Amino acid sequence: MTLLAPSILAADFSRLGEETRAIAQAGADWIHLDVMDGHFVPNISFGPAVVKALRPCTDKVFDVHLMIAPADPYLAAFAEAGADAITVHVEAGPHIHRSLQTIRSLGKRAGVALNPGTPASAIEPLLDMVDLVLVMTVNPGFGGQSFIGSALETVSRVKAMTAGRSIDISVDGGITAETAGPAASAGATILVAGSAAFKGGPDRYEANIAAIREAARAATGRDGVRC
Ligand SMILES: O=C(CO)[C@@H](O)[C@H](O)COP(=O)(O)O
Ligand SMILES: [Fe+2]
Repeated sequence: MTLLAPSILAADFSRLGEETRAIAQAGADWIHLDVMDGHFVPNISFGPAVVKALRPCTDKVFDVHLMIAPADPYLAAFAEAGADAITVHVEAGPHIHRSLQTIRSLGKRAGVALNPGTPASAIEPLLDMVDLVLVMTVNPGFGGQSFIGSALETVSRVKAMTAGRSIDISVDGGITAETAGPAASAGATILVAGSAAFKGGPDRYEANIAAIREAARAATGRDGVRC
């Protein structure tokens, strides 16, 4: 079962509400929201006010990817804004275990993200604390970058490490109809796609999503619907 989570970082920011609604109606399973602080990553996107403003646009899972350091002072604000899952980077600070505890205490799914240069072993002590592991397949900070194939080795390692546990594995960065298959085969259960989902404008969203979903299904034999 592979879910598709379009990243609204690639949407038209002047019409973010309409875009969120359109991509949800086009078949997105989750909505991925990339939060960047200009400190942990060299780009600034948006904060909890935007998440809150978008919340009424859809009832899809809001998958909030925090590329901020420190994250802890803002976790409650994102939970209150309507996040369903909150992912923090293992590289973002010395107290990742505390961040995950806080996310769970807020009643949200707790995610931990790994940059392409971080080994899978970095999250091994955290497995009891996470519902989601996000493996970056680009260096975080920008949409539209090329997929880093070597990160699939990390996906495979995380898959082995999480066997028998109810933990999703998300891949994020450079996911297209070409890279979705290898990512799903390596063990991804959630495919985050920005540029490839939003390319061509609203008339193309359904076809874009269908193409990525079909590539994952062809590679794994699983459809994109999870009960
Ligand atoms: O977290 C990030 C980037 O830091 C991603 O979620 C990107 O927004 C995905 O965009 P594409 O690589 O699919 O264009
Ligand atoms: Fe992301």
